[in-house]
Amino acid sequence: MNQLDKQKAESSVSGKQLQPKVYVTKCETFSACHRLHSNQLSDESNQSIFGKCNNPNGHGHNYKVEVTVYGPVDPVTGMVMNLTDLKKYMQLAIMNNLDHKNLDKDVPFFKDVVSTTENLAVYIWDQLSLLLPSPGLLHEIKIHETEKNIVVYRGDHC
Ligand SMILES: Nc1nc2c(c(=O)[nH]1)N=C([C@H](O)[C@H](O)COP(=O)(O)OP(=O)(O)OP(=O)(O)O)CN2
Ligand SMILES: [Zn+2]
Repeated sequence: MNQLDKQKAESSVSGKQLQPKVYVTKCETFSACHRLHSNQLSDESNQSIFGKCNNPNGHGHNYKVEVTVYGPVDPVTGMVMNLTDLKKYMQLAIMNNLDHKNLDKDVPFFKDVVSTTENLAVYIWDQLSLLLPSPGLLHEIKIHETEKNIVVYRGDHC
């Protein structure tokens, strides 16, 4: 008996219906400018670590964000989550807060936090977690800072 048959046998005994779990992703793009600079470092160290990205004039990106939720497919709606609802949450958590913003000056989270793409992914995760209807739904934030620079956050801590 394979794993699926075993699960089916167990569920028929317990009377519980097996529900498939699926990953659902929605993408959005936003434009923002920033400067890589740490308040905890000297100007010399900032320059040495961040190089051209520490230029006081800053620089911009067209960020692409992929938000993935994961959960059981509701047998009635056929959805893990309505993508129209996810769009609304992404508008509130991402677009309203970040699009056409200076990350370092306009977003309080980055006052003392370096506006790397890693920290941006953490910020988006935290903001979306506050809005989503169920805490375990959010699976992954993937940000394409450029075509070559991509960051993934799944809510892990150490
Ligand atoms: N770990 C991280 N490193 C860097 C980040 C970051 O968010 N996390 N960000 C930057 C800069 O913001 C910059 O925008 C990207 O730098 P870089 O990759 O050097 O940019 P280029 O477009 O010039 O790179 P190419 O891949 O050579 O085109 C830096 N580091
Ligand atoms: Zn940058």
